[in-house]
Amino acid sequence: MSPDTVTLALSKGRIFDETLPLLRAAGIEVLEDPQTSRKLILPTNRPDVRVVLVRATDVPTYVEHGGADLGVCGKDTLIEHDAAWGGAARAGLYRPLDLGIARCRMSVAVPADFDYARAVRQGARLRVATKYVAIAREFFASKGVHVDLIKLYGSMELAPLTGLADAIVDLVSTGNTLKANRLVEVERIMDISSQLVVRPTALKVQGARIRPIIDAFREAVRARGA
Ligand SMILES: Nc1ncnc2c1ncn2[C@@H]1O[C@H](COP(=O)(O)OP(=O)(O)OP(=O)(O)O)[C@@H](O)[C@H]1O
Ligand SMILES: O=P(O)(O)OC[C@H]1O[C@H](OP(=O)(O)OP(=O)(O)O)[C@H](O)[C@@H]1O
Repeated sequence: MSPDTVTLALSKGRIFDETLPLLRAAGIEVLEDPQTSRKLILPTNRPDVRVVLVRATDVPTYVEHGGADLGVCGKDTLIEHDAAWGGAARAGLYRPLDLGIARCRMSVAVPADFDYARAVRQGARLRVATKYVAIAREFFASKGVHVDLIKLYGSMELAPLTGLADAIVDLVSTGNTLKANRLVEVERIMDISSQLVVRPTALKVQGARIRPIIDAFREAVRARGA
């Protein structure tokens, strides 16, 4: 990465869309639309700032290892990233700001006709399908519920409908996906929103470029909340 360019890692979709207003508040306009362009490096109106498009789960890795200087990713992704590397928050990722975007919650859901409370009361061993194994493991361990975790990479809602699992741990926002698949939310594990992540060494080397962006994001988040 050129020391003269700040690289921001975003994922396509809601994170890109919801970060755009914050970038605008920092005076940064992305000059290409990822919906129509196949480019993975997008220029901005600032010659010293560019955006790279990566998978949501890859944002922490890009920032930590220098493929990008800063990025935006969900708290869910960050917790799972930390867990994959031993548990504690990684020193390679500074997390200066909760952006309050891509808001949702991490929940346990089961088929409408599954008596979850009874299964838990009776000490049954639950089969739980999820992409978020660290969050699920920690949650059920804290409740003393025995689980067999089944790692999936998407379409978690399908697992209980096909007999693969008794329950899922997944993100819920409107609840429409659960409803469409006749699942009900039985536990709310945590609220989720997206965070700004920055590589500490990038902040050291490029502080004069990166700090004003963080400050503008902070001000935009504050103004939106006011
Ligand atoms: N329905 C939702 N409403 C609001 N925010 C959500 C919702 N689903 C996911 N999010 C948040 O947005 C982030 C990005 O979600 P997105 O669907 O773009 O990627 P993903 O499919 O989870 O990741 P990957 O492509 O790497 O598997 C999630 O990590 C989460 O924090
Ligand atoms: O409560 P709702 O508003 O219905 O949102 C919940 C859905 O959103 C997420 O999927 P997403 O839309 O990101 O699709 P994905 O499977 O491609 O990740 C999540 O995995 C749920 O399936």
